[in-house]
Amino acid sequence: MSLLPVAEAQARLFGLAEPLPTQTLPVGEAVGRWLAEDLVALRDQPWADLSAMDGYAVRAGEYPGPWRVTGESAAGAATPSPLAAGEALRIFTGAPVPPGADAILIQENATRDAGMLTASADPLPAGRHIRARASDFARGAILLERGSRLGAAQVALAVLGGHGRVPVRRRPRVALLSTGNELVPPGADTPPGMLPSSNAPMLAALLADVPCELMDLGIVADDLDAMTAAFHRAAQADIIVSTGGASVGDHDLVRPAFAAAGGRLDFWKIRMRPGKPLMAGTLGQAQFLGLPGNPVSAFVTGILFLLPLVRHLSGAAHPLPFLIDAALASPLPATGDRDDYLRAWRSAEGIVSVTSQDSAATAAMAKADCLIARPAHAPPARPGDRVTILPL
Ligand SMILES: Nc1nc2c(c(=O)[nH]1)N[C@H]1C(S)=C(S)[C@@H](COP(=O)(O)OP(=O)(O)OC[C@H]3O[C@@H](n4cnc5c(N)ncnc54)[C@H](O)[C@@H]3O)O[C@H]1N2
Ligand code: MOO
Repeated sequence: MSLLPVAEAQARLFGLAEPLPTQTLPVGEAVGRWLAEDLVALRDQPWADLSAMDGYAVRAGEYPGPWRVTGESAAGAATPSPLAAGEALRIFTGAPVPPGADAILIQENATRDAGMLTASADPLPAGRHIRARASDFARGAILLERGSRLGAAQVALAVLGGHGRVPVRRRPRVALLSTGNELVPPGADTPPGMLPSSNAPMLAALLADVPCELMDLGIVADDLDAMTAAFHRAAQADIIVSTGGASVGDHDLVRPAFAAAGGRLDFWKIRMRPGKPLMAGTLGQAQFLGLPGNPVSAFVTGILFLLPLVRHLSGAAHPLPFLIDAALASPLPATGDRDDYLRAWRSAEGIVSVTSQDSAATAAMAKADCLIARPAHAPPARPGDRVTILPL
């Protein structure tokens, strides 16, 4: 079986299932999700010409006064009656400007003597300190496009646009399955031959950034029946993720167990380092990702395949990791016949790759805050050369 290029594998993975069904949630419960439809403004913002400052609404052409103060406009009130020549209206931040007024004289620049007002200091151009009706957005405008993510700023916009509830995709249910006879749960004793299982907690930590429902199915022995049964239990999830047992050794039983449970494999083996043995397929309604067991390989494939899959099922317009261009601060060797995803960190001088790129080197991995993505058959790179990085 020849090795599949990363981009092709990601596209095939997304092709295996459509985004999950839509649900409508209170805005506050939809934080971190992706919109299932365009969000259209239900109101003008601001709803009228509003004062941006505390002071007086006047006609700028009458500067520097004197004006006769005829009343007041405060936030929460409807539009006041029109301002006649020579008149001023006391006004506060967020209050509607009366028709006829075209500037706000801030109170620091005003001299008030009983009912009369004059201006001091700077000239007053028309429009000063007035936020025009619908200058932020107009009713009917598309505020947020389908597939965009709801963060804090988008929540503010949706609410000001008049929305209390928003359409998003149902959260994916993700089942995690750690395979290996050598594994014990985190914190448990490790007699000779045994190893704490770090992949599921690591993947759960990656997934903490995207809304999903986690089902940790625990550690499964390298035994065909036990693994097959675990796949049956996992089949109710939207995404099944296994780690380990993905390669070609005698104890690598994930593929046969997946098949025995009724799974259909779509691809296996990717042209990437680390992560070559990654596989994907479907089991009933669930999508399956079989990640390699090496902790670094599981981490890198989690970032390049699992998170994008969760985002795809969640309706994200851009499910793939965000890549940027950066300058290298340390040299890199030529790449081999797979694309390299090197663990690296961002120094003031540029990108520095961590000392060990072994797929079991977790101490080095934990120093990284980005991955350098390099294509197969790339020549050695020198400090100052540009590379593509994926911030972590
Ligand atoms: N003859 C070949 N051997 C290997 C190949 C190959 O192409 N031909 N590929 C290598 C590559 S690349 C990788 S990556 C590994 C992946 O193998 P598996 O997915 O089958 O993983 P395991 O053998 O089960 O485990 C590898 C390693 O990782 C440790 N591990 C597993 N699960 C966990 C966990 N949950 N937490 C922490 N550590 C875990 C496990 O103990 C092993 O040390 O295969 C190469 N071999
Ligand atoms: O692909 Mo493996 O992850 O190179 O060590």
